[in-house]
This record gives sequence, C-alpha cells and structure tokens, in this order.
Amino acid sequence: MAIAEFSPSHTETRFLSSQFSLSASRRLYNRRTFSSLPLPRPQNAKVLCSIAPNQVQEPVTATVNETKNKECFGVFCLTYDLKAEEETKSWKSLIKVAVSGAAGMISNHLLFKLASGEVFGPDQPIALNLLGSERSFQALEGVAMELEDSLYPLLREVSISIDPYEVFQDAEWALLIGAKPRGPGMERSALLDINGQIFAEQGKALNAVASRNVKVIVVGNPCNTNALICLKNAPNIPAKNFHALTRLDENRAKCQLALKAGVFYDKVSNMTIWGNHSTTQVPDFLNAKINGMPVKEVIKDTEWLEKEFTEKVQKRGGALIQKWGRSSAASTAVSIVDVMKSLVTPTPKGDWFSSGVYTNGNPYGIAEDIVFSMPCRSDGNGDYELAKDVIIDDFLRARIKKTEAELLAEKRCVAHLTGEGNAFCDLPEDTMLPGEQ
Ligand SMILES: NC(=O)C1=CN([C@@H]2O[C@H](COP(=O)(O)OP(=O)(O)OC[C@H]3O[C@@H](n4cnc5c(N)ncnc54)[C@H](OP(=O)(O)O)[C@@H]3O)[C@@H](O)[C@H]2O)C=CC1
Ligand SMILES: O=C([O-])CC(=O)C(=O)O
Repeated sequence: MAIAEFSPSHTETRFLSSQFSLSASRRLYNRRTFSSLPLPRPQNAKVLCSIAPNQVQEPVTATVNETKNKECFGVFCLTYDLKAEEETKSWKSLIKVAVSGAAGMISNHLLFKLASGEVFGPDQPIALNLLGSERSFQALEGVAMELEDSLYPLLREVSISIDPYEVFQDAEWALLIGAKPRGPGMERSALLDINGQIFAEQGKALNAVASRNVKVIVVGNPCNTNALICLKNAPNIPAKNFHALTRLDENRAKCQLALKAGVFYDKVSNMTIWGNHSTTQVPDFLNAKINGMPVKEVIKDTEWLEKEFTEKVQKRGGALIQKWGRSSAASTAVSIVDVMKSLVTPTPKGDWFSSGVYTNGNPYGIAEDIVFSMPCRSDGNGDYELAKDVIIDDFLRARIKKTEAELLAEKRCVAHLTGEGNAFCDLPEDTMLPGEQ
C-alpha cells in the first residue's frame, strides 16, 4: 500500500500521533526521492512505538536491514530503496557524523541543526552516530526519539551506542563534545587527566575505524589539550584534521566589538582568537576589522580594547554561567555549526576564521606540537590554510606568549597520554576555563 493512501480510521486515532510521525517523515522523504516507486511492505520493522498489527494498516514503505538492528535507532532502522535517488542524482551520498556527549546540553541544540541541513545544505543526507555512556544511555534514547519526531527529510540514519569503535566507524566528521565537567575543588591537573583519558581512547578508536580523512572538532574542555591528546592517539589521521573549538570565542569577540562600535555584527571580520580556549586566550583587535577598516581606527579607545574587551571575551563563559546557571550550550552549538560551515564553504575573500589547530610549521613563531587557535582560511573542501597576512605587535606577542606557555604546561601534564613519557604538571596558578571564575 502506498503511503499516500494511509488514512487511519477513528478507532485508530490513539495511534495516530506516533504512527503518523513514522509515516509522515517518510512521506517528506518520498516526495523528494522515489515518489513513483512501487512500495515494498515492511518486515518486522523495529520502530519505537509498538502498534498491534491488526489495528492499523501497514503504512510504511520500508524493509529492515537485519544486520543494522543492533546499532540503529527506531524509525532509522528502516531501509529504503534508494535506487531512484541515485538515478535522479539530486542527492549527494550520505555523510556520517559522529557526536560524543550526545545526551548533553550542547548536543541537544547541535543535533537538530545538523539534521536540518544547516551545515551541509538542503540536498545532503546525513547519518548521526551518537555516543553516550551507560550513565546517559536512556537520555540518549530520548534524544533519538526527538530526532525521530522531528521528521527531518535529510536525516537518514541515527544510531546510538556506548562504544566509540562502533560510533566512529567510517565517520567523516567527529564532534567530540562529551567530557567531565570540572567539579568544585577539583584540580585542573585532575581534569586534564580524566578528560585526557576519554580523548586518548577516542583518538585510538578514530584511528582504527573512522574515515582516513575524518574531520575532528573537539569541544569538551580543556579542548585544546584534549585535541592534542586525541590526535597523538590517532597517528593514521592527519594532525591537520583536528580542531579545538574556539569559534565561540571568536563570535563572542565579534559581538563585543560590534556593540562598542555601534554596528551590526556582520560588519566585524578578520577576528582571530589566539591560543587556548581558556582565560589566557587572546582576542586580536589589532588585525580585526570593522566595515573593512582596522578596529583601532574605528574604536579609538585603546585602553578599552586592551583591558575591558579582552577580559570580557576571556571571561564571557563564566559571566554566562552566573546568569544562566550552566555553561553556554545554544551558542556553543551555533559556533560548532559555524566552524563546520567555514570548513565546507570557501572563506570570503580577505577574511578568515579562528580554530584551534595543530602547530606544525606555523608562520607566527608559535611553539610547534601544540593545538593553538590561529586564523584559518578554507577553500571549502574541509581543509584550511593559515592566514599569512597578519601583523603582530609587542602587546599581541606578549599575550600570545602567555597563552602559549599555558598550553605547553598543559601538554607536560598529559605526557603520559600523548606517548611522550612521564607527566609533570606545573600549571600556572591562574589557568582557568572560560567558564571558571
Ligand atoms: N570549546 C568551547 O567553546 C566550549 C566547550 N564546552 C565544553 O563542552 C563540554 C560539554 O558541555 P555540555 O554539553 O554543556 O555538558 P553536559 O554536562 O550537558 O554534557 C556533557 C556530556 O559529557 C559526558 N561525560 C563524559 N564523561 C563524563 C564524566 N566523567 N562525568 C560526567 N559526564 C561525562 C556526558 O555524557 P556521557 O555520559 O554520554 O559520556 C554528558 O552528557 C564540556 O566539557 C564543556 O566544558 C562548553 C562550552 C563551550
Ligand atoms: O568552561 C566551560 O565549560 C564553558 C566554556 O568553555 C565557555 O563558555 O567558553
């Protein structure tokens, strides 16, 4: 029976909402892909809502791929004949995106943006492979249920698992968000160690099973050093493919400059965040522009730029926590989307974006072999080059040195996780995440 003919009777209304979500999502899907195909009957479809077979007519067009049942979720276990899709060539082949900490606050915003096509566009189907833990598994099921109920036509597969080797299998993007938050009284060295172990394990898993060209965005804090640990444990994946998220800091800096200059924030460009995603990060007002002009020519208040602006950006995460009672989640998800988009679309001419990337032959004299936020440009193929047309004065150099020293100290703390011998932890006293104050 074709989907279009599905019309439950009044006595079946109780099942309408749940069953409707199943059929309606496929209806959207069908319109764009194989509207004229003969529709196969379902065979033991593993769906979230169980419906007695004698109470409704079989409405779905799918079969179940038995081998996928262990990993896939609910409606996403259904397999469709995509031949027509291939023939029309109107769809691209599926992109697999793996997300850790998928039951957390950031993911709760991010997954829905990804599924809606915000990053890869309206003709790009995606699969979401979600990583949780025993602690979060039920919540993860809830997240997957909400994804089902959202009827996203681009979302073709959702799987949930607590095994990174399963979740990262063939992943082309890995968004590593899950990390233990720093609790009261916890030493930063302890945080580096606990979270470092998570990222060492995930690096190994990526190395073993992910696409050889997987792009990895590390969000879980301390994200720069977690990214370093991750890439060191994934020697078969280019180190250049690993990013630590500093785009949120860039966005925060643009917002503050726009506010001070009284312009809309899209007028602010060339905004670099240098260094660590911590309170030593350096929002670079020397190279940033407003309406194409150097910031210092638009905002003539140097003291404000050096002190108030810089500190505001460095501590924005903490200010937000004080108001909201938890760390930035929605704006972090937005910034993850932003950095992904920046990697898959050409950077506007003359502009750049910030990302924490591996220092390996950088033109700025920054120590090698750490993950340091720098200005990047992409031609839209997922890769990037460092911007060369930047100037560095004494003020900026001194600030960059401070954040560099912090990252080198963090690196010494995790030597046992990067395969570089014994750890020695001598972190500067004031080392803090943006959310800590
Ligand atoms: N780089 C950036 O700009 C920003 C980074 N962050 C960082 O992103 C991370 C996630 O933030 P958010 O989603 O709000 O956090 P949540 O607390 O909502 O979720 C974090 C997830 O981490 C996982 N996790 C892994 N190990 C542990 C552990 N030992 N104890 C508790 N939870 C653990 C949990 O999932 P599970 O049980 O499934 O593993 C949990 O769902 C944090 O590290 C935060 O500091 C936040 C804002 C900005
Ligand atoms: O410290 C945190 O967890 C929050 C954070 O990174 C930020 O808001 O930039």
